[in-house]
Amino acid sequence: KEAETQTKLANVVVLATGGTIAGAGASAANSATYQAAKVGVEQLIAGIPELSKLANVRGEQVMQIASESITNDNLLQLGRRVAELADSKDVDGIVITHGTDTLEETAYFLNLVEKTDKPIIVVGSMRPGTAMSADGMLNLYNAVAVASSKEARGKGVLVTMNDEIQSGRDVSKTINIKTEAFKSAWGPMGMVVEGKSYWFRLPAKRHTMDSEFDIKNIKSLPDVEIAYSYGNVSDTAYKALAQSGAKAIIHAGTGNGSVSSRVVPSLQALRKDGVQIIRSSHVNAGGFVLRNAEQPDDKYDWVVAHDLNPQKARILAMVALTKTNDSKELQRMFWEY
Ligand SMILES: NC(=O)C[C@H](N)C(=O)O
Repeated sequence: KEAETQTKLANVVVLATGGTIAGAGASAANSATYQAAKVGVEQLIAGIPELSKLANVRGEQVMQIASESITNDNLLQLGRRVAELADSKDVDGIVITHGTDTLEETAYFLNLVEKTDKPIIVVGSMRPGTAMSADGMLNLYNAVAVASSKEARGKGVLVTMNDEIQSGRDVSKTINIKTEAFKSAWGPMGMVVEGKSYWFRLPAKRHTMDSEFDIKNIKSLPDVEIAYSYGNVSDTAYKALAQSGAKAIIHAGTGNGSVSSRVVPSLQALRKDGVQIIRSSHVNAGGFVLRNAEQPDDKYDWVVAHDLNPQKARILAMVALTKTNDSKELQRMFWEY
């Protein structure tokens, strides 16, 4: 009988990359002072015996780092392993434990390049497992629950934090000291409560199976950098980034991606030199940058990131540039993904 239920359960692989969900502090009172990426995947899984009722779970330690230190090579390594597992007949779902600082970037990257409809869930925690009211256990339990459910198929890469199911495309870390940290300007896709998923909406943007990008065809990612805008900003950072070899610069603009009159001439010149200029916004609750609003993008041959925040715009720009350096094509991709 037990063997029967074992075979009926979904097979879920937990790929561990580090982060606070694998963090440890000196005392239970340390919710903010601790070291990330200390606890191994086997210990994380063993800490939640209830997982065995949800799925046949096995773990793999892909890396052990705090997510602020993730590199493009790390992204490619993780993306390739996810693709291998997704191709495997005996894998039904994949969970990635990840630091929260760049979790939204990795989730969006995988959403663009993984050609599978199997659930891929990226999850982290805001407090280390050693802290009082640690959130990692429940977040991971929820991730495995969603990864093992048939309803999660074909919905793109998902993020389970604070009982919510968020689209990996839309979600962003909005505060660094609360467990209610991950938000999307367009709302969560669903809730996961006591191991059961409740769905409310579907993503409208292209992803995974419907994406034109495939991790199997991406050998390396080009250099795309971000320059932050503010009052009294100069063009120093933009010029330095271009000089160091950036193929595209994400303008992390004020308001609707507005550009200071002190910076406009340099960005025009950089575009003439072949650097792609992509206007995004760093407003907190989610930007909404439209073409030719505030700046004549058609005239300058610039691209707008629309609702993608600067760090997500960097991910799409890198992936897009592996296919094209045509600004019109880039703009199409920024509307479609
Ligand atoms: N809460 C966290 O996971 C933060 C940590 N610095 C990380 O991103 O790895």
